Order: sequence, then structure tokens, then C-alpha cells
Amino acid sequence: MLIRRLVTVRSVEHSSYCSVASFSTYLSVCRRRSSCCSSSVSCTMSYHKELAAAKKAASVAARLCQKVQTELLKSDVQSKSDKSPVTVADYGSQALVSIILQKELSSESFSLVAEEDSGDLRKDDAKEILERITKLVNDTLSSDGSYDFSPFSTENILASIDSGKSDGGPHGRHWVLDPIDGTKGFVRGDQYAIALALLEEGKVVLGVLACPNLPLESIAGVAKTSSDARVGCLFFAKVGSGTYMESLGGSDPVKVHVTEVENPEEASFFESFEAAHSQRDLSSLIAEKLGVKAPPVRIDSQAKYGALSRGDGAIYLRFPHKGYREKIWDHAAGYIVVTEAGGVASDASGNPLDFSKGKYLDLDTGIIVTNGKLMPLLLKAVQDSINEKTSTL
Ligand SMILES: Nc1ncnc2c1ncn2[C@@H]1O[C@H](COP(=O)(O)O)[C@@H](O)[C@H]1OP(=O)(O)O
Ligand SMILES: [Mg+2]
Ligand SMILES: [Mg+2]
Ligand SMILES: [Mg+2]
Repeated sequence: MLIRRLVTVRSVEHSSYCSVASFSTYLSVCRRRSSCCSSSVSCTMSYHKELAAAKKAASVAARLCQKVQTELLKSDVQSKSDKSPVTVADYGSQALVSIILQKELSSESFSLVAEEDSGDLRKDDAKEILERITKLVNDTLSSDGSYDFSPFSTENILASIDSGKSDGGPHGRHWVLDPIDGTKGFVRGDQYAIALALLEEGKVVLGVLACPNLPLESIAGVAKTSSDARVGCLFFAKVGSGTYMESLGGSDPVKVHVTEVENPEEASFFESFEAAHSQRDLSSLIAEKLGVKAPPVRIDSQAKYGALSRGDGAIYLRFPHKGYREKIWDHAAGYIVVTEAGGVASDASGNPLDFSKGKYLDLDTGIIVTNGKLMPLLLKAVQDSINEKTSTL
């Protein structure tokens, strides 16, 4: 395969983050935080190349997903219930991320823990869909223009999807990918994310969240995105270096921070849009005990972590129904985006999230995220609510 890089991926230097007038909502945060960059050596020394590669991969994959979503929403009702457009985007996104990461980091050994595998695509009746995915990947790379390549074959695409079969674990480096997080939101035309993170010795060291439908301005208290809102956010974070957001369409990055709200009465919380993904009765009991007044903001995917990282809300409550096991690709990128922005994430017992155990997160009951000041109050409300719910069963 002949691939030649034509354009050097634009790296992000922290010096530029305060210069954007268009992100007015975030400028005050940006000014407050502007002294931190000089304090951390790892800020500019570590994972620079990996972060640039991850941003490039997630941005190009987001373009593929946007194209498929636009076509999906234009199609008639009958074809909307057809799962194939989603499948095409899931696989296409995973193939693209895998191809771009391997191209950009060609000298390194490559391990990827990703949601999809090629099993179903290798079946006889999947020939047509595989060809559609292959064309979509080739067209997306070609219109991006950063690479000069011979078109990928269907076999190449299957192999790139299957490079995501790693199990992760506590040793070495592993990329972690959810090629479309929030599939239900994607189909509805709502929020979804391309979520990519890097684990080093079991710890998340960088993460990128591409959220093609998330407004650039705050969504605090906004039930539905207005049609003229400017959308498309790319959040990224490196360990010890803070969290930044830029426009997916291209803009200078702006440093973001979680809210500093201390009074739960002024806090609002995010939860899943899908009722089947979370125990809403438990979330509302917790909110009531805390004294939260605002109704929940319900959106799909790890876009919740991105929105929280820039202070659009104060709390994320996630309590899947019994028996559901959380996967690392559903949280790794969001976790570092929110923690580098000053947030704290734990399970319902207050244990930190452990990404070193393989594909699954080993959790007690659920995931809670907020700022450092609210966490002790939130943990107490969570534990009281769980005890109360259990005792009434
Ligand atoms: N029954 C379930 N309970 C909780 N989460 C689920 C369930 N089924 C799928 N998910 C995953 O939850 C995430 C979306 O959660 P949210 O409700 O926050 O939007 C996605 O990662 C989705 O996977 P997928 O990546 O396939 O969309
Ligand atoms: Mg997911
Ligand atoms: Mg997914
Ligand atoms: Mg899925």
C-alpha cells in the first residue's frame, strides 16, 4: 500500500488557546487558567505526536460519520429502521482511525482495543455492505487530501477493523476506540461521539472526543439544540496538560474547565437520553437528596463528558441496569477529558475508574462525575439513595 503524507498534521501548542474571539463563552475560563501551561514539563514533552495522530484520526472519522448521518436523515422512514447505515459508519470509522493511527505512528508497535470486529462483515451476505464501507473509507481519505494512497481493498478494510482486537490490560500501550459512541443518538440525528484514548501501563494518558453535533456554545439548560447553532466540537486532553476544545471544522483550541459550582441547588446533571441505559429513578432520588433543582439534561454518548468538561453542567450520573458491564471504550476518552478539566470520576463507592483490567471496567454499581467540591456530597447522596432503593425492593 503506497501511502504518502502530504501535509504535516498541525500540532497544537498551548500558547494559542486564548486567541479565539468566537468562543466567547469560554474566554473567561481561558483567561483564568492561562498560567498553567508553563508549570508542566509533560505538557509539551510527552505524547505530542500521539495526540496529533489521535486528533487527526478522530476528525477524519467524524467526517465519515457526518456524511452517513446526513444521508440517513434524508432517507425515508422505512430505510431509517434499516440498521445498515449505522453499521457502515461504525465499521468505516473504526477502519479509518486504525489506518490513520498506524500511518502517523508507523515506527511503533500498534495495539488497539476497539468495539467492532469484522466477523459479520466476512459473511457471504455482507459483500455489498463491505464494498460500501470500503468506498466510504477511500472517498473520505481522498477528500481529506492529507494522504496519497492506492485505494484500500475490501481485504485491507477487514484487516484494519481487526487490528482493534487487542484486549488491553495493565502493561504496555493500547489505543482504545469507540468508533461511534451513542449509536442511538446517531440514528436519531442527535449526539454521538468518536472516542479515542491511549492507555499506558493501564492508565489513560490522552483522549480525544469528536462530537460532530455538539454546539460550540454551552448547552446548559438547553433541551434541544437550535437549528442555527454552530456545532462540531473536538475535545482533547493529555495527562498533566489540561483539556482543550476546538471546532471540528478547524479553529484555535481553547482551554476548558469544569464548573466551580459548590452549591448543589445551583448544579444541573447529565444522564443518558436513552431510558434503557440508566436507572432514572435512582438518578432522580440522588438529585432530590442533593437538592438539585434543575431537571436532568439528557444527551447521548460521551458528549456528556465533553459538555461537563467545559462547565455546561455540574454532574454526570450513570447507573446502568443490573447485569450491564461497562466497556473501557465507552469511558476512557471521556474520563481524561473531564479529569484533566478538573473533574473527578468514580464508581458509586468512590473507587477511581480502573482501565487496566482489559475490555471491561470493574465497577460497583455506576459511574459518577462532578467537580472536586461537589464529590463528597454527591457520594453521600448516591450511597444513601442506593441503600434506600435496595431496602424498598
Ligand atoms: N443497555 C445499555 N446500558 C447502558 N449503556 C449501553 C447499553 N447498550 C449500549 N450501551 C452503550 O452506552 C453508550 C451510550 O450511552 P448513553 O446512554 O450515555 O448515550 C454507548 O456506548 C452504548 O454503546 P454504543 O457505543 O454501541 O452506542
Ligand atoms: Mg459506546
Ligand atoms: Mg459504539
Ligand atoms: Mg455498539
